[in-house]
Amino acid sequence: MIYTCTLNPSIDYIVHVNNFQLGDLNRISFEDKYPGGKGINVSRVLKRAGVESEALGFVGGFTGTYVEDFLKTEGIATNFIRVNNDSRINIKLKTESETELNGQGPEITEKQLNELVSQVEGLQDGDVLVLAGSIPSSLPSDLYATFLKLVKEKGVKVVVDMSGKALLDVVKQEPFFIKPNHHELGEMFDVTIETPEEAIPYGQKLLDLGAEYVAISMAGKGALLITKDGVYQASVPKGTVKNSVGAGDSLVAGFLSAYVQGRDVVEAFRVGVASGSATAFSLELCTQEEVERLIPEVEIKKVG
Ligand SMILES: Nc1ncnc2c1ncn2[C@@H]1O[C@H](COP(=O)(O)OP(=O)(O)OP(=O)(O)O)[C@@H](O)[C@H]1O
Ligand SMILES: O=P(O)(O)OC[C@@]1(O)O[C@H](CO)[C@@H](O)[C@@H]1O
Repeated sequence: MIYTCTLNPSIDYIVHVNNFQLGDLNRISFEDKYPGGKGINVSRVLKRAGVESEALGFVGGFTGTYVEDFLKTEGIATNFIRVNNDSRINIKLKTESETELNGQGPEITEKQLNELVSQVEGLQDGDVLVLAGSIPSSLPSDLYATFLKLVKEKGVKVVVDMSGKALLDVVKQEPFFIKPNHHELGEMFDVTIETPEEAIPYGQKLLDLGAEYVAISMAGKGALLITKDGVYQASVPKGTVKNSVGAGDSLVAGFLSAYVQGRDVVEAFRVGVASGSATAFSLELCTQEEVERLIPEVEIKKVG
């Protein structure tokens, strides 16, 4: 079974504003809301690809109930731990550009954390654990590394999508797949990365530190897959970007869906990139139909 873990789920409140004026009253031209949080997005895209998963993490209050109910309506299994305060509402403001305002989220007690630790300890050989999204400030910043240590010897494959230097400690615990974007990769090593050529040596370092597969997404500039057998560069399909929120999560879900269905890693990477682009070209997360349409447009070449 695939388990996605979202420590800080949200309602993503998407608002489109024409001629946004800071400091003025602005009227919203279009609004929508969805359950959010990176692991939750992965579960939703997996479901669309016909792959079951169970969503884990912490939810609280009316916002948490919304998230849980929405996932159930989509037929996604959940096993969330309830916390005392409301799950956060993250604002995704679409003007001429995209601006995100992500909340802090509720505090999580030691008892609630221990419940999640027990769930993680219960994973077994053949399971996949997706750890995606930021770690709330009330939790230890090395929690993902701790989870990896807990399941490493059990044959559980762990996928990690997080930003910040803490990812450096995570890779030492030998995750199966990690997906920093090029900015996040640069932050980890205190460098600026603009091109695939600049990204490759740093992706290689993550592999040397312990990750089995490293995907580096570079938004419209393509993506890289670094493996011990070589480096693969993918082009991205051309299209009009409507919403890039969740594009990275869609790449992770697309890769995973194809991989668990038996495709080799390079083909799974192609599906991942197509899924990321399909989300970027949609108002919401990608549909499977759109992913299928874009798969042939992703060109992959071996560059190292
Ligand atoms: N402008 C674009 N054109 C085509 N595809 C895109 C574009 N932006 C994003 N994508 C697709 O989405 C994937 C992930 O994008 P990106 O590198 O922005 O990830 P991310 O920063 O983790 O995303 P997010 O945090 O917004 O979910 C890319 O590899 C690509 O397939
Ligand atoms: O604050 P975090 O955990 O880093 O990111 C949360 C978030 O921005 O990530 C998802 C898109 O990737 C959204 O659904 C959600 O609002």
